[in-house]
Amino acid sequence: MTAAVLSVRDLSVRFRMRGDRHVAAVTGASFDLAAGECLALVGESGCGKSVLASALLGLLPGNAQTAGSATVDGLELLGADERTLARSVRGRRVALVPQSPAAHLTPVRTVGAQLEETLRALTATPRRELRRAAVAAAERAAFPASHLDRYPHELSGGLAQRAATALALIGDAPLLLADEPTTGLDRDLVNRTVDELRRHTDDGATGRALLMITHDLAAAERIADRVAVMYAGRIVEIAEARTFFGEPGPLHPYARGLLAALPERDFTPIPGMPPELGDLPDGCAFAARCDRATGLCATRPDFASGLACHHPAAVPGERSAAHA
Ligand SMILES: Nc1ncnc2c1ncn2[C@@H]1O[C@H](COP(=O)(O)OP(=O)(O)OP(=O)(O)O)[C@@H](O)[C@H]1O
Repeated sequence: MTAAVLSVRDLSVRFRMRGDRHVAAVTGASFDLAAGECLALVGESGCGKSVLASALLGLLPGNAQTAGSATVDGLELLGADERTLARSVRGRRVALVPQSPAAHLTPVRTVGAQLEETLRALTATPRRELRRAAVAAAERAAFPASHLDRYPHELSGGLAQRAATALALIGDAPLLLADEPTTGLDRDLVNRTVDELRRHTDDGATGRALLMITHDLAAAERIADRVAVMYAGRIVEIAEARTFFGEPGPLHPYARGLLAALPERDFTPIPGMPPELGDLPDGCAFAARCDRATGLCATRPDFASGLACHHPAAVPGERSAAHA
């Protein structure tokens, strides 16, 4: 078994609000991610995906309180001071492929200048070698050297994405964190972008770990090894992508609902809305929307063997085995 690059244990993030209230944005998240592996973290808008990513980068706002543990390459991220985060984490252990590359790139500097600046900050490249290294860094993300002297506003969406990816790869961080890397892209560009992320995951002797946060299940299906489904701040299921998207499919009713809502599947939306994260029920947070809910769901299901549900969907093979 490959050692985990990212190890998250019982991670919780709460935001303190006025009037002694709080928002439980992430609760009890636990998972590991190995080198060469891609985990897609999926779930509806507002379920806590980006807050989890911000916790890993030490970018939470001042009203956030964290608990649990998140280590990358052996370094504890939660509670790390700003100096450690700047010197040892961002770009070096955890590299961010941003949601909106055009906004992430500095508008008044050329791509080449930004690559050189990042090379200076993260590597020991001598000054006279910077241009050559910038060309090589661009090449890794298939960004054309002929465009290095362009400003971000002169780039197409796809090239801006490649420029941001090239910047993210410079520090050779063992963990690539892609937060909604395909938002606003057409399907062709989505496929190219995620294929490139997958390629970077597989690169090198051991590869990198890739955590891709996305609401795009087709993108997750295309490149993920495993899928983690988040609902109302909790991970409710983690499964192999092959069985999640194929047979027998997900076991959690929410995860099944997410897939059934896809236009290319049943196109049937999950009824109702997720609960407010400031006012979560004591039991299963999905019970109010779940057609399998029973009295048991008034108590919260433990997360065990990759699933938190009192009445998971029956797996056909298991059902026939039970009846055999
Ligand atoms: N600084 C904050 N103070 C209070 N609540 C916050 C703060 N930042 C985020 N939240 C809340 O945390 C919850 C989780 O937000 P998050 O952005 O992680 O969702 P998400 O799953 O990434 O959604 P999306 O896909 O829309 O980005 C939301 O209810 C959000 O309103």
